[in-house]
Amino acid sequence: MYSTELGQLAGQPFAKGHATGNDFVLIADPNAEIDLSAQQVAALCHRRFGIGGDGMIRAVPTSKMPGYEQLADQNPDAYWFMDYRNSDGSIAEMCGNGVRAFAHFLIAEGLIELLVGQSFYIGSRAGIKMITRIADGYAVNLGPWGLIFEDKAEADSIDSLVKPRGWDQALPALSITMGNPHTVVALPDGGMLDALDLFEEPEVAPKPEHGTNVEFVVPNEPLIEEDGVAQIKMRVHERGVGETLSCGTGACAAAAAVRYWARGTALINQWAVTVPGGVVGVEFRANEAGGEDTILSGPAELVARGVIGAK
Ligand SMILES: N[C@@H](CCC[C@H](N)C(=O)O)C(=O)O
Repeated sequence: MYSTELGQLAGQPFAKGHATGNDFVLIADPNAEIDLSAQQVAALCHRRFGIGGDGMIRAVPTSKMPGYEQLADQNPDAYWFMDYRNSDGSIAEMCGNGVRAFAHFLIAEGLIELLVGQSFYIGSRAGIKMITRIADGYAVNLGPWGLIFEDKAEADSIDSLVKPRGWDQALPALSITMGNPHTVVALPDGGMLDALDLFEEPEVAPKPEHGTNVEFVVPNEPLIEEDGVAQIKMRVHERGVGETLSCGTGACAAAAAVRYWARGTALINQWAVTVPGGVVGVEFRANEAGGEDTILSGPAELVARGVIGAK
């Protein structure tokens, strides 16, 4: 079935889940016994020869995650670590939709208990994150957003150029970190957004050091609805994956970029980001350190369970 050796993964139970159509293969590794290779991840995430997914998530105790054990000392409540991989097997620092699917998986597996209104912590490559169960899903505090090319962005409000494949013209963009890198491009209308061919990776120059996820965004007209929530539409080409139906950190980066561009007029804190797979919420909230946290919210569900390598 798979084009690679399954090794320790043969016989391993898995769940398949998604968060606004961003889909993942999830496994629990409570004794930290599984050493995932990039080839295994790519084989499992393959849409024809594998289970299929935009990424793979392993739940492992933070105290047993090589290189991240100190997070468990920093916050012993962050018992579980989200070991996230892109579908090509590469490692990414953070996955906003993945965090919600991860929380849902931990509850479904009986690894944590979490009632609506309660919060818990996880470890991740982007540090410790707090997740709250809300009525219709999960809200994760992803921490502060940041400008990747700070000097250039502050001087010009844009810092790079992006050329979708097949286009002659390059478009101005802003690069934002949400723990992982993003480059956001604003388009003038929804027709252009729908027509984009995102099968291939857009050209980005300059590109953040470790590659980037590219978000194309169209602000609604008017941007702010009567309820005070700003509305934008987004499509994304993800690093290590390709076009996906949703990207949580991408939605936060897109809202942060449009908010940054509009900062002269109003500082809007509540955003609704429509992606092909649904709608996610983004909130910017002042934190105790005098900075600003980014809170992503939206649904997550599991759709199947199985055993890897079952014949
Ligand atoms: N889909 C994710 C982001 C996953 C990681 C990304 N492809 C990267 O390489 O940074 C999300 O929901 O945030």
